[in-house]
Amino acid sequence: MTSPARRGKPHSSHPSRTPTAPRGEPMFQVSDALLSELEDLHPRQREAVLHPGNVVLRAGPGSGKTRTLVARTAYLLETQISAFRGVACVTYTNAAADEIRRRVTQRGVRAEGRITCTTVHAFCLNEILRAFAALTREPAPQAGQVLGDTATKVLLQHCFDAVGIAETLAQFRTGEASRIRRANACNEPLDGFDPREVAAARLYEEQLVARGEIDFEAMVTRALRIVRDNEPVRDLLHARFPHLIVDEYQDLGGVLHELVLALHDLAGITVFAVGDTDQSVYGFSGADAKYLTALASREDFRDLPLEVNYRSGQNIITHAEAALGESRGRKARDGASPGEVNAEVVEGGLDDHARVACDLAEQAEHQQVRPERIAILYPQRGPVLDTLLTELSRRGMDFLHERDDKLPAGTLSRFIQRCASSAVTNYQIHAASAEDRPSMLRRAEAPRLVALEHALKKLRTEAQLPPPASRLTLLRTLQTCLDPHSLYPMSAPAHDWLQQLRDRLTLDEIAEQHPDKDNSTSLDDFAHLCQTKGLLLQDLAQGEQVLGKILLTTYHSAKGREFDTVILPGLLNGIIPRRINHRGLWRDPNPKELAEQRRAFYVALTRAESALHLIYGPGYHTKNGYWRPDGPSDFVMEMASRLP
Ligand SMILES: Nc1ncnc2c1ncn2[C@@H]1O[C@H](COP(=O)(O)OP(=O)(O)OP(=O)(O)O)[C@@H](O)[C@H]1O
Repeated sequence: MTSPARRGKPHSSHPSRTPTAPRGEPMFQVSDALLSELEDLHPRQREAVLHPGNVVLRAGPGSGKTRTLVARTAYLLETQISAFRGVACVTYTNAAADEIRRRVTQRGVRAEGRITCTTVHAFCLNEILRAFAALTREPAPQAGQVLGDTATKVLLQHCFDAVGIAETLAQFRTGEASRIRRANACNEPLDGFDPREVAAARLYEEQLVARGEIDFEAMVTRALRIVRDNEPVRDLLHARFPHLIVDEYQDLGGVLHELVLALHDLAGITVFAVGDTDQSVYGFSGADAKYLTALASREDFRDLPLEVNYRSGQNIITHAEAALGESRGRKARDGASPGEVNAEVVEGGLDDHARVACDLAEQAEHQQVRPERIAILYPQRGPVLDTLLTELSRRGMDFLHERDDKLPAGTLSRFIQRCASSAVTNYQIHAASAEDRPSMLRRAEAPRLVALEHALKKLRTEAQLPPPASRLTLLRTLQTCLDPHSLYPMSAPAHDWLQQLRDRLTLDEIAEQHPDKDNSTSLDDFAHLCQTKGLLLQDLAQGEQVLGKILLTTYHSAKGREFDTVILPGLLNGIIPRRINHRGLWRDPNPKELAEQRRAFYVALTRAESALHLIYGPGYHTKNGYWRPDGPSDFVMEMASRLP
């Protein structure tokens, strides 16, 4: 372990916290950018960044976990590990992985090829299975063997049919099948599951092996087996990634937790885990915050809580904790304005909710809040979203609706979305007035050209395509496609733009040869979707910030993000908490599901910096026109009753 030496401006705030370099070891230099970032951090955050061993950073919303994680990654790359080794940083979503990679490179760190910032599944597939399966007894995934969503459901249905429960529909049971397979991989008891579904899940695993295929669950279980059973693989992993960073640890399921433990306990990799048990909202897919607590309670991990909320005003924090039903006693930063929380009671149905939500968004814009800093959040698709879409369009408001999972999955699809974001932003900056341009350039968060070039190179390598003629070929072609002078403003039809991208970057070649099935079908799926749904270029820029647009998205997708103003319409019983569809029948949520929905509501509340608007009333009309007079959400009423 080496210590940072100072370059540039003098620095006095934390030398005593800096580990001293053992005699004879080289001293790495800390850049000015990193030094000033370290100075800006709270002492507890700095301690987490500089701690030489394992760290668990458990902290509430807005407490600077992501900022600390980014600083830690930059610090490790700059000062602690040689240029030939790297840091693996795993997150739960592609958007989060992109965001961390972007922020690390923004710090001026030369991270190219040294930071592997991906989702947990991509890490298992690319860094463990593809890299090492050939050295072990596990089958190495080949081209076209990674099952997409549809293929997974078809195979599961086949297994249901084979074990005699043909009436069970796979499309409603993939979550349960995953839970069974995870419990099985962790040697947990299976008594709580339907034995016929357990048999089907076992058959499913056998079928995957027999067909030489792999799906998302199997990526993790097979990666875990490889790490546990193969010492040379562990040595190689440690040589490449002496440090592993895991974001949103509360969203990990048991198998992933076991994998982290194996990488630490058996391979000797140092772990930095970040999370918040109160923001655990993926229990339905097997995630459990208990794994974060378990990691924090280990003696070889430093458990560092962060107390200050840098995002929200105190008023918003107090309301959010009242909604959660747990007093965490978190405090806003000194000098932060308290923030406003407004209850908007409407008498009519969801049309009125949508009207009020749009009025509030327009008011915020009049008060000089930038549109991209305003979010209208809804719990899930359904009547709330439908009425919002109608009202926003009727008024001709500029908004970006993140269409959840409608765009195809896979890394190629993700790459296209990032290119779309870059094209949209470039166009906006180009089209802005000379006065607005500098501020837009500062605010723009779209991926940079070189990051896109890196992603494209990676896709080509994975597809085993020859390298381009010259180093600059890809860059130049990308530049032409995303040129700010192009005729493709964000309201242009996505289909034409996609066709241009496909041709110029020869994406079809990648799609054909790429080992992931999702990638091999994503281009055609994409083109089909663009045409049938009449998507615009801006619709492809999902998960990315689009300047000048109010964001319309779900509570789940808003996780990890922050906005000046957050508007929550549809806070009505039946919508939030919502009833659950179980095997085609509707029922009330059980206590566990209710708690998870409450946490999702808490996540939504905690996205706001300055203003939070809660819209509720006596009831709403269902799709069939039936009036449900179920009253305001119990979550809102409970919150109100707990407030002083
Ligand atoms: N030491 C600090 N001083 C001032 N601002 C900070 C500090 N640390 C973080 N922030 C700011 O606080 C905001 C929230 O930080 P960040 O996104 O890292 O929090 P988080 O803990 O990851 O939040 P969440 O769990 O809600 O996603 C950001 O705008 C960040 O820049």
